[in-house]
Amino acid sequence: MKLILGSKNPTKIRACKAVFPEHEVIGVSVASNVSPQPSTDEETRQGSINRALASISSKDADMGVGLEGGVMLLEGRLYLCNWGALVTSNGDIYTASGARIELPIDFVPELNSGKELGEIMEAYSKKEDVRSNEGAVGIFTNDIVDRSEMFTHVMQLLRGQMEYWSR
Ligand SMILES: O=P(O)(O)OP(=O)(O)OP(=O)(O)OC[C@H]1O[C@@H](n2cnc3c(O)ncnc32)[C@H](O)[C@@H]1O
Ligand SMILES: [Mg+2]
Repeated sequence: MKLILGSKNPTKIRACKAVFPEHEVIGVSVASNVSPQPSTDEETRQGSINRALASISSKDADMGVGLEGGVMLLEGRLYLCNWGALVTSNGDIYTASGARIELPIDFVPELNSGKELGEIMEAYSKKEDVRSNEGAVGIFTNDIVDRSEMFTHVMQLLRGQMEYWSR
């Protein structure tokens, strides 16, 4: 079985391979058709669905997966949010959200000025390419949960739902 993931980000590819070890996993660049930095739960979820649909139609595949990171405000606090979507070749769509953790509120003006979280995280942590490594979740959990592990959980939720509903 062939699974196309709508990203070349290594944290997302690793998560897909960990949860579908028996399948061929191929990462391709697709458009999310939402902003580069989604800023609500709704937009982040939609980005994951758009990526999953674009992935499955980009190649002859059995499954398409989209994983999307975003930010959102809740009660005056800023959170990192994460969503995933899996589509099957018969058109079924499964969705799941991942962990949300709090980000520094000082990030809001920078995000509002159009910066992406990936760029803000590099300046904040003085590390390069945080988005392809531990991620914001890794930095702000003291490396207890990294971005790949967080997306692995989302992938488990997606696979589990697909298996349950196609029994
Ligand atoms: O190549 P893609 O798949 O697009 O991977 P990405 O790292 O850009 O990830 P997303 O598009 O899903 O995330 C949207 C934006 O939020 C940033 N982002 C999301 N989660 C992050 C995290 O845990 N650490 C650092 N940046 C993060 C990311 O770099 C983007 O600027
Ligand atoms: Mg991106």
